[in-house]
This record gives sequence, C-alpha cells and structure tokens, in this order.
Amino acid sequence: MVEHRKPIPVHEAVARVINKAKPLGTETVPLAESYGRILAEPVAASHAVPPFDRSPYDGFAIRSTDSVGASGDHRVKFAIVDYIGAGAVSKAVLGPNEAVRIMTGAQLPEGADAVVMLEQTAELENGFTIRKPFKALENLSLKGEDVQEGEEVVPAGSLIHPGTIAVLATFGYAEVRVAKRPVVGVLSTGTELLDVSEPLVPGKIRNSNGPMIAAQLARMGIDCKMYGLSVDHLEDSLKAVQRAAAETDCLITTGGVSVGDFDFLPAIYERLGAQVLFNKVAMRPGSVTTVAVADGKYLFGLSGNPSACFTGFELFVRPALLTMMGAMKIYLPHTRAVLDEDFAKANPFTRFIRASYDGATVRPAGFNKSNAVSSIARGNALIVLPGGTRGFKAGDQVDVLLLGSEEGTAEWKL
Ligand SMILES: Nc1nc2c(c(=O)[nH]1)N[C@H]1C(S)=C(S)[C@@H](COP(=O)(O)OP(=O)(O)OC[C@H]3O[C@@H](n4cnc5c(N)ncnc54)[C@H](O)[C@@H]3O)O[C@H]1N2
Ligand code: MOO
Ligand SMILES: [Mg+2]
Repeated sequence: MVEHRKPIPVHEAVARVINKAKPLGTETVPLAESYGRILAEPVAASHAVPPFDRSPYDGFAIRSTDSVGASGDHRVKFAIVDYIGAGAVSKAVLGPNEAVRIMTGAQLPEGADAVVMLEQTAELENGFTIRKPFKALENLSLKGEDVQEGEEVVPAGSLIHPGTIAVLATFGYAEVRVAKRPVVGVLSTGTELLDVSEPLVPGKIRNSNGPMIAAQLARMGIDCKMYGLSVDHLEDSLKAVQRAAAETDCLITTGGVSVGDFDFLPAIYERLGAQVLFNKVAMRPGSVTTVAVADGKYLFGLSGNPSACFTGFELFVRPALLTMMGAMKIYLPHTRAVLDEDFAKANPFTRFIRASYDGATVRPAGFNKSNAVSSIARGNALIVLPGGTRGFKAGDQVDVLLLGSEEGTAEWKL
C-alpha cells in the first residue's frame, strides 16, 4: 500500500532543517584567501580611521584664524614653510600666515586647522594668496571620521566580500579567523542516469542534477565530493550512501525519495536509523524533498526532478550549510515585484516558479513543471505564490526570492 505523507509548511520545514545545524568550528586563513568565507569573529577597530588628521585635497595647510577677512579686494598672503606628500610628516609648527604645501592623504602639520585647495589660491614665488576666509576644520579629513577606535566594523557571521577585505586589510589582519567549510558529498541516484560524457540511449537521460548541485555549492564557495551515479538497487545504494556519508559532513542525494517501486531513499534512511525531519513539504516543485539526520550529519534527499532538486537546494541545503558556518544572513534575499504576465494555474501548495527578474518586474522563465531543466537555466529568481491561491494577473505584486546573490538576508520572510 502506498504510503501517505503529511505535508508540512515550507517555513516549518526550513526551521526544522536549520535547527539541526552543527557548527563546524573555525580556522585561520591568509587574508588573500578569505574572500567568500564567513567571518568567525567580529572586526573591531584597533585604531581610528583615518589614524591622523589629514588633508583630503592637494593644497595648503593653514591656520584658519589667519584667513579672517580675506576677500577678492583684500587678498591674504601666506608664506610656504614646508611641502609634504602623503606618507611624510612635516616638522613645521605653523606661525602667523605660514602654510605647508600638502598633498592629499598627508598628515596635517601642527598648528594647521584648515586646507586651501590649490584651485583656491593665486600662487606667488614661495607663497600664495587667498580671496576667502576658511573656517576651522574646513577641508579636513579628521582622525576617526570613518571609524572610531574600538568600534565594531563588521559583525561575526558576515560573508567576507571585497569591502570586508578592505576593512580587514586596514586593521592589519594578515590572517583572518573564518568558519570551516563543510565537506559536502553529492550522489545522484537513478538507473536511468548517464554520465555527462555518455551518448544518449533509449530510456536513459544524462545526470544534470549532480553537476547543477556542484555549481550551486560552488556559488556558495563550497567544494564538493562527487560520488557519481548509483543505480536504483537498495543494497548498492545503501552502501554508496553509507560510504559517502562517512566521508562528508553532509550528503546530498538526488532522486528516489518519492513512493515509487525504485525509490529507495526512504528505506535507506530506515536502515541507517536516520531521523527523518520531514518527507513531504507543502510546496511545488519539490513536495517530496526529504531531509534526515544520521550520526549528527545531514542527509538531504532532494527530488530527482531537476526543478524540484534545484529549489530544494536553495530552500533547505543553502541555509543549513550557512548555519553550520555560523553565517547570519542564511536566507535568499527577498523582494516584491510586479508580475509581468498572467499566471492562471491554481496553487494548492506554495509554488516556486523559476523566473526572470529585472529589478522591477518578474516573469516565469518558460516551461515550469517540476521536471523542467530549461527554466532553471533561464531564471535568476523564484516567484513565490502562496498555497491556496489562483489566477494571478499581470500587474499583481508577488514575492520573489533572488538567486545568486553574494549574501542573503537574516530573516525568512515567507
Ligand atoms: N504516485 C506518486 N508519484 C509521484 C509523486 C507522488 O507523490 N506520488 N511525486 C511526484 C513528484 S512531485 C516528484 S518531484 C517526483 C520525485 O521523484 P523522486 O525524487 O523519487 O526522483 P526519481 O523518481 O528518481 O526521478 C524523478 C524524475 O527525475 C529524473 N531525474 C532523477 N535524477 C536525475 C538527475 N540526476 N538528473 C536529471 N534528471 C533526473 C528522473 O529521470 C525522473 O524523471 O516523483 C513524482 N511521482
Ligand atoms: O515534489 Mo514534485 O512537486 O513534482 O517536485
Ligand atoms: Mg521516484
């Protein structure tokens, strides 16, 4: 008799998965290798930025009091007592109507409290005149204006992107403490599957899920161990799963999770004594997505249908792996957008539609059944339509999850 499974809401399934995440610990990597990693400790400012008052322009450092009353008719004259570029420190202490010729980034000399841009002067031999008064602190880049000493600049759990690298470099992090990355295995099950390099033969198809998941992981900066193909045979598949699970922190299988005669993953979870977190989610595609935990490790049983497989990864695998790495922003970025065409179909479950989003409007990316592969290629987003709805029209506002962003959001919004 066919097994009847009770579907749970998507948000509940997501919560069950991330609640099982085990932290992977941390390691230290050279700054140059830290891009794309998750920061394991906050970046606190060990000094002010900038660390000294400096000139933001090429010009002259002056005492503002000396410029009082300057005008076109009453030009005020300064004598140049020193000249410095960035990196040099002048020994001069400014006296009345003295100036230091100073370039952008150079430390302000003692006594100076304003900078006159080169364009604001009429140059003389060994001096210049100005035709307007300067206020105290005018044209200055003040110590600490960017970051105060001790301030937390980037919290732990952030993704290290190029801007983070700039801040780490600023504070002298030649090495960075980051979260370890999980070792993830990918095993594609199905007797019908051929390797990418094999010619098509009747009844068979090439394995597209395995390479797709490897790329979804790569997009997260995570390598994977490819365990290739496994035919639909209980004992053989069990061995393949056991071996792969033993060598990884998390195993992703594709196919064999439904109720068919050759869907062996449910039996494999049973044989392994795994705790099945759910095996039916109120979503399309991917309703049969199954997540189990055995020996503290995730076993993600993604559906064999390519669109379901893709969606299952983005919704469940991604936040789980990010949580293992201590990341804060574990969910896909969410936005609302205007639907560009009618979507008449009824949505008995929450529907995730591979879609193309242009920043304002969104439209389904072509053939959109669970078994579709083309719409995954054409899409850059997922339209999310709530269960129990139907008859969406062009012009309606819909929820959209964005794919491929560097960093997501900390809250599940759907
Ligand atoms: N009686 C029922 N039948 C089905 C149900 C159901 O509830 N009752 N659910 C359907 C839904 S929904 C889905 S989704 C699929 C899930 O199937 P499985 O996860 O068990 O996957 P398979 O049966 O192994 O394969 C399904 C489909 O996907 C193709 N496939 C598998 N692996 C790959 C791969 N690596 N690359 C490309 N394509 C792959 C496979 O050839 C099948 O066409 O079950 C429905 N049935
Ligand atoms: O479980 Mo499905 O809805 O065809 O992907
Ligand atoms: Mg099946």
